[in-house]
Amino acid sequence: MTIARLSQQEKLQLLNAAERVSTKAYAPFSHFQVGAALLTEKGNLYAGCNVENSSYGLTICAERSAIVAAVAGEGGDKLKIRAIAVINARKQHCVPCGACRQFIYEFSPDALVLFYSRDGLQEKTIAELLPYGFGFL
Ligand SMILES: O=c1ccn([C@H]2C[C@H](O)[C@@H](CO)O2)c(=O)[nH]1
Ligand SMILES: [Zn+2]
Repeated sequence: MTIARLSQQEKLQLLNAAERVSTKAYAPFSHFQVGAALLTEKGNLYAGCNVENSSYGLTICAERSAIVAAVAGEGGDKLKIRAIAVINARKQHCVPCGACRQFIYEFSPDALVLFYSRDGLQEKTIAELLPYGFGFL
């Protein structure tokens, strides 16, 4: 199913929520604080930030934090992500990593992803960011 386009107001709401939550990130190692906020088909907003660890590889990105919160809120089987915004606290270039792209793809192959690249605000579908994403479903 094709997901309806987001209104300008919904985009701003997501970007603002992502920016707010980025200030809560636990990033003492990289000092790169990231926030993500997503909107579900049910109309709920969930947010998450990156959480680093002394054992560096355990770090979880903001995008996956937000998705984990959404699964806890709505149940994984029913979760559909309309859009997810990702932002660094200083609005620096910040593009979802491969792991997060696959994580988003799991819950909505046509989700819209908003993020700031070096060229400014970008809007791409997850299918554009992750062609041939893996899935059983
Ligand atoms: O899209 C991104 C890119 C990076 N990070 C985090 C992971 C790590 O804590 C820090 C530096 O890579 O930023 C995210 O949360 N999301
Ligand atoms: Zn990531």
